[in-house]
Amino acid sequence: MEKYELLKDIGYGNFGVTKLMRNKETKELVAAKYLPRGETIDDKVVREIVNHRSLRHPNIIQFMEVMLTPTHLVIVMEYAAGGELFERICSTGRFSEDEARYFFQQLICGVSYCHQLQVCHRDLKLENTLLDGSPSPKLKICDFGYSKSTLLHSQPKSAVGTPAYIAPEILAWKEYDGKMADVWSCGVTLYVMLVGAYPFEDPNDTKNFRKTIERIRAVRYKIPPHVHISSDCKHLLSQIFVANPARRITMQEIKNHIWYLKNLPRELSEAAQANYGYLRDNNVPTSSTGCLQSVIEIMQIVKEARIPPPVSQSDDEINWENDEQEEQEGEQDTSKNKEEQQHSTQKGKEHERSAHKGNDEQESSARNRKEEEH
Ligand SMILES: Nc1ncnc2c1ncn2[C@@H]1O[C@H](COP(=O)(O)OP(=O)(O)OP(=O)(O)O)[C@@H](O)[C@H]1O
Repeated sequence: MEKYELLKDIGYGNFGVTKLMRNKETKELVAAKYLPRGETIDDKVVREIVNHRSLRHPNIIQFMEVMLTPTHLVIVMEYAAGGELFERICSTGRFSEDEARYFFQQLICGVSYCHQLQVCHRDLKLENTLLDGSPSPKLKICDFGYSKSTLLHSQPKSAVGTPAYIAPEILAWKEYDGKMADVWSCGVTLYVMLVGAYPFEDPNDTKNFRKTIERIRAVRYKIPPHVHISSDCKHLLSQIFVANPARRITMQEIKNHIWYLKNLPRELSEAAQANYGYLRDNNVPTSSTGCLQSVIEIMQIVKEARIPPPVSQSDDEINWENDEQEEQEGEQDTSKNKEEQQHSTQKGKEHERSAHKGNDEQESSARNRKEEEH
């Protein structure tokens, strides 16, 4: 990791920490996800890396490389300075229809591109859609931990994802079409942007998962009377929230829907997006793809990362080449358990902070839901 200098911790996931780092030579900022070596590096991580590596699109966080430290496997990727779309909703309560459409169009382009490359994401939600730091923010899909490639993997049948976003067919515990489940999750994302609450949650009983599941199965949702949504938008939602995936609107049909097409930026038009729909050769590392490592190289690094580090080594031994930061690291990353504790406290603090940002009842419903997931 000598190539990068540490700037700060961005946040904690279930298994590790993501750090903001800077390429010493190019000065480019990157996000580096640190996963402890050993048993954490399971097939899910391999899938995340291989699928993410195969994608290159403006609405997807760019995978860059994987590296090994004495204690961690590090996934280096594009840094999204604008944070999670979720936080933006928490601070504003909900979006106007135009603003929601602006983000939804980008979400659909990113997801549609993944589907063209036969990758379904399976955990689409506002927390997995980041924003770059520009004044007209670009949406960037991240976290391919649950992704599946229909070229490389079997048809999905496990119930993965986040309850509020999960499609009814996933609850049936049978094989399902991951792409159509992604369409449903895009619909939930759109609803949350517009309403500031989850469509299938009882606003008076947000923590009751059983009720949420029942409502998903029955496709029971409504638009609260105080939220004005155009009939075109309601129509699109009604086409997405269809229990039978065979009857649900497809990604292509969404892209032809009148509500989606309104104010569609030129770069998101079908013609412009056609440039992205090609499969990358897994074994050709090329700078034009954003990733300099071939899948073979990556697999070798991952294989090594599966071997636990010698007991004597700790994160303190990572050479950050910055004494002050090294001290912070020593304090912060001495064990996975400690990391997990910090994860929960940090998330708690983050949400405490965001709780002060808005007082919309719907917003608090969305926020509570996220706390529940963690
Ligand atoms: N490329 C990135 N740019 C900016 N922030 C990022 C980037 N990737 C992740 N983050 C942020 O870093 C934090 C940790 O992310 P990470 O993906 O490890 O965890 P998570 O998505 O919360 O949980 P999980 O372990 O289930 O994936 C989150 O707050 C996330 O928004």
